[in-house]
This record gives sequence, C-alpha cells and structure tokens, in this order.
Amino acid sequence: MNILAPVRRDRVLTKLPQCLRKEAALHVHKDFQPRVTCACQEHRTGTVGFKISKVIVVGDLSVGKTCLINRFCKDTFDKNYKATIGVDFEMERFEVLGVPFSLQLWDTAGQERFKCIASTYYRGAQAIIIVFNLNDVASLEHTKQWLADALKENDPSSVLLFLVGSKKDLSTPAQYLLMEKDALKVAQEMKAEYWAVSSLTGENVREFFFRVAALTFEVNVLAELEKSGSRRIGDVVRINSDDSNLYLTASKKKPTCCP
Ligand SMILES: Nc1nc2c(ncn2[C@@H]2O[C@H](COP(=O)(O)OP(=O)(O)OP(=O)(O)O)[C@@H](O)[C@H]2O)c(=O)[nH]1
Ligand SMILES: [Mg+2]
Repeated sequence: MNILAPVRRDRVLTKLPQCLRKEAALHVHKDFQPRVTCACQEHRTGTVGFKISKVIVVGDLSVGKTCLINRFCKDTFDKNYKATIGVDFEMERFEVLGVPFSLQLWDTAGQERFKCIASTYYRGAQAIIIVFNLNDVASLEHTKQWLADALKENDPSSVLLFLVGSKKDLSTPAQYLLMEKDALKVAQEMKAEYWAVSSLTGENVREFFFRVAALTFEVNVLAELEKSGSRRIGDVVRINSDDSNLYLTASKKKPTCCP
C-alpha cells in the first residue's frame, strides 16, 4: 500500500529539462539517455522509485538559499532576512518518466557561527547546489571554499554540482552579463552546471529544480542498471570526459532494448 500522497501534477517530468547555458552544463543531451527511458518503460528501475536523494544547498550568508528553496517548495518569498540556524530541509516528490522520485533539499546556514553544525549534514549528498549572489562578486569567489568543504564529506566523482547565481532581479542586464562571464568560468573549473535565478520573481527557479531532479534521477537509474548487470562493460558514466562540452557523459552506443 502506498501511504504517500500522490505526486503533484506540476511535479511530473516527461522530458529532460534543458540546461541554461551550454558552456557550463553537466550534459547537453536533448533527452534522457535511451537506456534510461527504456528502463522506465519496462519498469526496470529497481529501488529508484523508493529512494530519497539528498541534495545540499550551501553558500555565503544571505545569498538567498532559503528563499530559493521556499520559492520552489512553497511558492512563497519573504523579503525579510531570517538566518538559517544549522540546517532545515524540505522534501519534494516528483514523477520522472512515470517513476516516483524524491529529493530531500537540505538548506544549510551560511553564517560562520552555524557552519560547523551545518557541515555535519553534508554527508551522503547526491547533488550539491552552491549559491552565490549575482550582485556580490565576493560571494562568487567564496563558492570554491564552499565546494571544497562539501566535497570533504562526499565522493567528488559521483556527486552532481550546480553553481547558482541568485537575486537576478537586482542586476541590470549589463551587470548581469559581466557577472555571468566570471560565473561561467568558475562553473567550468568546478565542473558544475550554471544557473541564474530570482526567488523574488521566480525566474528559472522551477526550471532549475526540475533539472536537478531529472539529472539526479538519471544518475540513479544508470547506477541501478549497472548494479543489476543489465548494462554492458564499458557503458559507464564518466566524469572528466574527453568531450570538452560535457562534464558527465555516457557511452553513445545504442541500447539493445529499444530501437
Ligand atoms: N531581491 C531579491 N532578494 C532576495 C532574493 N533571494 C533572497 N533575497 C533576500 O535576501 C535575504 C537573504 O535571503 P535568505 O534566503 O534568507 O538567505 P540565506 O542564504 O538562506 O541566508 P543564511 O540562512 O544566513 O545562510 C532576504 O532578505 C531575502 O528576501 C531574490 O531573488 N531577489
Ligand atoms: Mg537560510
């Protein structure tokens, strides 16, 4: 018996959401990998439908981590700053290619004095979202340290990274473009996917979290296929691929199950 509430209709993904900028994307495939689609159609996704994937959100104080999560999960925005003390989390349920999939979004404190509490929750993340303020270059510079700290507790070869510029509504188009240039460079160095959002207007917030859900789901299904032995040797997810455009690629061999 399924005791969970049904997935909200606006959390149903039937297609792979696209990246924001091809220059800094985890991959640029137009759709889910054929073997992932195929496994979902044939109900060969094993435990993926029962799993909860942990996603941690880190970054300087007041960059807008809590507002970003609240805009997506509750569709609210609070203009008053209330520092997160330690950590908080929200659960979001999706349905991806017909398979239930849950993300646990961990909102961590950016304030130095709460950082040691927050960092005890970094472990076991499947995705790390590093947030900076598009109007504060220092917060972009600090993202490297946030990433280093988060990676101490996680496996750098399997975790998905996202670099997110916040408060887009506060920059003029010219200011934004200047900042984006630097941010794309940082994202490429980190092998992170770059996004720019506004929690005030909602710009790109839903698109971003859908992308996080879809890519995390894809990695989980691929891992499940590998575990169940239905994937061939050599057909693996690679980090640091030769293809300079992609951080995360998989073999382009055709699957045997679907045409
Ligand atoms: N204009 C604008 N303000 C924002 C946006 N996102 C957040 N803010 C404001 O920035 C301030 C800090 O936002 P929070 O989400 O609390 O920041 P935080 O990163 O969670 O901060 P800590 O919990 O201390 O780490 C608040 O006053 C928000 O209203 C945005 O997209 N646009
Ligand atoms: Mg907060």
